[in-house]
Amino acid sequence: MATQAQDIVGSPNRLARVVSHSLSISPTATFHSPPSSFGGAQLTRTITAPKQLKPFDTQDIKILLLENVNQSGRDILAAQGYQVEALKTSLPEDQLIEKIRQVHVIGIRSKTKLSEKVLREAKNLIVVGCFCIGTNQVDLDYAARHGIAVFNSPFANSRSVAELVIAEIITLARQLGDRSNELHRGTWNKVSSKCWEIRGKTLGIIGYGHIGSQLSVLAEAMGMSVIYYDILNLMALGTAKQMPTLSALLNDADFVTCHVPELPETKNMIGADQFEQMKQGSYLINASRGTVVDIPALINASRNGKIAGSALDVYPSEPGGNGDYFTNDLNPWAEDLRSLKNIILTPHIGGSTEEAQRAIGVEVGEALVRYVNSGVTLGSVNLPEVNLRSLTMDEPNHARVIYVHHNVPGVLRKVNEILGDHNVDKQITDNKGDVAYLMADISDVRPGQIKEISDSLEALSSRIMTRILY
Ligand SMILES: NC(=O)c1ccc[n+]([C@@H]2O[C@H](COP(=O)([O-])OP(=O)(O)OC[C@H]3O[C@@H](n4cnc5c(N)ncnc54)[C@H](O)[C@@H]3O)[C@@H](O)[C@H]2O)c1
Ligand SMILES: O=C(O)CC[C@@H](O)C(=O)O
Repeated sequence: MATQAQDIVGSPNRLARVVSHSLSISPTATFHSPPSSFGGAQLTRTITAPKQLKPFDTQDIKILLLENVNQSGRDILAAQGYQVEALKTSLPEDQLIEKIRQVHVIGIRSKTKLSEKVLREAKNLIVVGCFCIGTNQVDLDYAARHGIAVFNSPFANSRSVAELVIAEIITLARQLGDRSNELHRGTWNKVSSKCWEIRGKTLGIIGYGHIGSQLSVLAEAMGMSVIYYDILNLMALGTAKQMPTLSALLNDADFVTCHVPELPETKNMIGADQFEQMKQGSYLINASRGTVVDIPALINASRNGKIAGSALDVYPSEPGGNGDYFTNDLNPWAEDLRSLKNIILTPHIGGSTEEAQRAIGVEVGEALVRYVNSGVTLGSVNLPEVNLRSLTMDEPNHARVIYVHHNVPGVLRKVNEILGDHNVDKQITDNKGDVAYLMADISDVRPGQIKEISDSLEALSSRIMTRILY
């Protein structure tokens, strides 16, 4: 990071100031002016324009976006003057490593694995944007320990997933997939045997978070009874009922649907033992992560009639891009799975709607801009959440010092010794586990002094990453 400070000092253009619009945290949040009766003339005060800080020349920020990130996100990043390269697919590991070496920011969705091996090569990377809910594809701990912030969009696609699951419940209950496929092949097969209404049936939701709870409301509106299981004690919506154990849920549900994150504890959470405990002729849906259901066990339970139908949107191994094949080369049981009756197989599209992707693009795009330009970590999933009000155009010779460091005693004293020759206008620090994040705005800084400050901070043994914005 010392080279960044040299860069800052090196070019007179880097002093350019741009007035930015204020950034909202939620893509859907709207700002309403208070009515004119609020305060009126007595409350008139001068509002100074916020100053947008830049770490480098704007064109120096290099961003790689993979997996067809929505145009809304690309536009927000390109509007900052960053260099944005957007690819439609994920990349094989060797190509990813090659590319990630050059970029300051990477935007991904669920497919790109940012493992320790990949991140170790990412010497310039300061931030990762997951344009999705899940962050299991990133080694969050390694990223935090190297000062790389990670952001996601925690609920912008939750509704889309819940709606997909509702569609699947009816599709499975009526065997619509099979009837449609038969007629596509020219066969008329008008049956009612083992086709059901969903009214009065019991939906068992495993994981009652953003998606599970949204689904609960929709399912009740369609006349289903809802039970759920979660490791947390969560308030039931409507007349839903929390079950004390997973077994209790499996014993009672006609439809079981999984909405838990990928964790060691959720790996193969639904396997042979759990299928055993499910009702005869019940249904299983998984739109969470591919590791949650033991698929060979599902194939057995479907073949022996225990499970009357299933819908899968996620798989332990997923193809890299559209047009790729879903065969035994990818998952050894793929062809057995494809041959089952009354099974809906979708290519990880739970969150793939125009609404969700646009909102995610805006939310993650803005979080990345905020982090790159101002160092604000609000919404980060792996660093402490730290916010400091924007510098304004009335504060022309101020600089913002960001120091990510090991959370050990004595660091603040050393940092303040280094900043001691300047007026520290405001300072904030917080930690998450072993990593601490400090932001300080200092005044009366000449460009030449920025390098000195940066070098001194970089020399401290506690240092993880130093950035100075001005
Ligand atoms: N198919 C898709 O396109 C798609 C889209 C969005 C999210 N997802 C996946 O769905 C998952 C759930 O999303 P969400 O937004 O509802 O997450 P969330 O964090 O809001 O809710 C997850 C819930 O699972 C519970 N949980 C965690 N471990 C558990 C366990 N062992 N047993 C029971 N409950 C447990 C948590 O307490 C929490 O209430 C995400 O992690 C993501 O992997 C998939
Ligand atoms: O869009 C994606 O690739 C991931 C969708 C979903 O699994 C998520 O985690 O939000």
